[in-house]
Amino acid sequence: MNILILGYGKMGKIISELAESRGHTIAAKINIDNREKLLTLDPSKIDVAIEFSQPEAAIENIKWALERGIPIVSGTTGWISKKPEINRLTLEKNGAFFYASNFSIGVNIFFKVNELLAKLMNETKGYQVSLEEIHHTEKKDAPSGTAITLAQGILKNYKSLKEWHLVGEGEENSQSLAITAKRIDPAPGTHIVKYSSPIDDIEITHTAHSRQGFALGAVLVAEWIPGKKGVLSMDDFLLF
Ligand SMILES: NC(=O)C1=CN([C@@H]2O[C@H](COP(=O)(O)OP(=O)(O)OC[C@H]3O[C@@H](n4cnc5c(N)ncnc54)[C@H](O)[C@@H]3O)[C@@H](O)[C@H]2O)C=CC1
Ligand SMILES: O=C(O)C1=N[C@H](C(=O)O)C[C@H](O)C1
Repeated sequence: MNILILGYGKMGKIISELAESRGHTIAAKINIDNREKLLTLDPSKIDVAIEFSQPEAAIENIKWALERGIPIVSGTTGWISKKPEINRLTLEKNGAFFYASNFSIGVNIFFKVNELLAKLMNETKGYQVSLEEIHHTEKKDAPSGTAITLAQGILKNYKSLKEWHLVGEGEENSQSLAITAKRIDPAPGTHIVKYSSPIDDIEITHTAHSRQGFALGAVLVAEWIPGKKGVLSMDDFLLF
């Protein structure tokens, strides 16, 4: 496949190397300072675009691909309140748009375990639930996209909680799930869900040891997406 890389930073570099090692070609590696290169590309020769840029750049990149009929796989976090606009454009253009807050297969298993644990804990009294995420200091958004997905999984199943807040920013109350965001180098991404009581604690943790798992998930989705249409997610890809 011929793959366009939109955002050639820490993730874009690992994804490009991995894609080439799997026999793909890279049409171009686009960054904030060489966007004019996009004008030189023939969209009909690009099979898929993979987008890992920055919160303020994601929408522009995704629209660029959708308007040219190129399937787009995006992992950029921190822009998701604007996703309905992209969903609408995808349907209007009869395109393919895939978003995941985390492409690691391990994290997607962790998401399912988190939902199951929240269902079980919902039947039990006396526990206080909290969420913590730890990432490197270059990360722009907080809480992480993965922490937001975990929070949504908890809120769906743990009925005494109605919303989430970032510790230090949002208002604390007994119906709001507290998310703590820590920035410590070189952490590629750690997420901890904790149910605490005076008697005991139950804690589940996912620790990424590198960015390799995120990159592999994104390349596997890029290999899967040609021919697909609509607004797609890991639930369409993984089928578990
Ligand atoms: N969904 C997932 O599995 C994962 C998501 N991420 C997310 O991916 C994004 C990128 O992460 P990193 O690679 O670590 O960041 P990074 O800061 O190393 O790289 C971002 C790159 O985007 C480029 N960029 C900025 N504006 C652009 C524009 N208008 N057009 C094209 N490129 C532009 C920058 O020049 C930079 O090279 C972040 O939002 C991060 O949270 C990161 C890891 C995994
Ligand atoms: O910025 C990162 O590095 C990561 N971002 C994603 C997120 O916000 O959840 C995924 C992963 O945790 C790494």
